[in-house]
Amino acid sequence: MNSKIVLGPNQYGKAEVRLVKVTRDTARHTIEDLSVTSELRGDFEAAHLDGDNAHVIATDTQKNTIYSFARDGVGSPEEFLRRLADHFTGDFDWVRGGRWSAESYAWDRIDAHGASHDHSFVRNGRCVRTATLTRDGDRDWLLGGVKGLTVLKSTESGFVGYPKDKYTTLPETTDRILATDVAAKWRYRNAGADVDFNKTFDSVTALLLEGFSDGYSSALQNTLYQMGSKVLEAHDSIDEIKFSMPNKHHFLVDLSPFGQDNPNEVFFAADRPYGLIEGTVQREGMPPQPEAWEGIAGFC
Ligand SMILES: O=c1[nH]c(=O)c2[nH]c(=O)[nH]c2[nH]1
Repeated sequence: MNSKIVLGPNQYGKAEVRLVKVTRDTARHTIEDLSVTSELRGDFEAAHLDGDNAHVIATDTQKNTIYSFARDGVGSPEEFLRRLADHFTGDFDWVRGGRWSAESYAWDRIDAHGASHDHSFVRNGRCVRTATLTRDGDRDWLLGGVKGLTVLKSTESGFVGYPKDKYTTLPETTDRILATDVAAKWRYRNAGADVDFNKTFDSVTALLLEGFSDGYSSALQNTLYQMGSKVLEAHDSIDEIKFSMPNKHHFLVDLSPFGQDNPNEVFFAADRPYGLIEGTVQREGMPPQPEAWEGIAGFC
């Protein structure tokens, strides 16, 4: 074949910049703990084709920018990412966009001697908060998210009515354990909106937990939809929410060899294989925004 070879889509930056910001204006300190990734898109053809780095803002510089911006505070991951995007696309005219993302890790104050401590914290490992801002020219897409939110309900879950063929061995059940690690990302309708992102994150995770717990689950798919609906009903600023959730199977152990019954009390928690349930809950009629999700692994 004698076709011409050209450069395709590309982006580059610094990944997983670990950043801890202590705010110590008073004796009662606060901490913000993040892992930030900056990836630039734009005119980087000369770097790839000719070895000319005149447009290449060093990944080391991107890392330094993240730390320098943190000196003025983080605020919320979403707002921090917007500041970074504005800087890189504003100061360098060949940077036409990019993707800036963050994970953040919560710390709770330690309760010591009946009072919450001013400057001692315990990591809250309940989940990891995520945020992603994608920019292309004058268009922005903003995602909030959560991952690793591990939940389990010990009853009020079943799975019946599925097709049976010669390969089907799974018995129907109306009482099983339902367990998953919730990973969800939600898209704000207006990426530039003046939303209280920290408050929204707390509210969305609370609604996800409520949606998981409420009522009887006839499948994880059914629970996914219930969780997503709750979020969209409560938050007009959010247009869609995507989930990726493993069905963490718990198998009843056969205790009959030991002369014992097992009325749904003793389980083997299998780690693999696992069902993998992914889905989107969205507002009807809203235009799809594929750019928001491009290159985001694990969500359909
Ligand atoms: O909630 C479930 N959804 C499924 O699609 C499925 N498939 C399966 O074997 N068990 C389950 N459970």
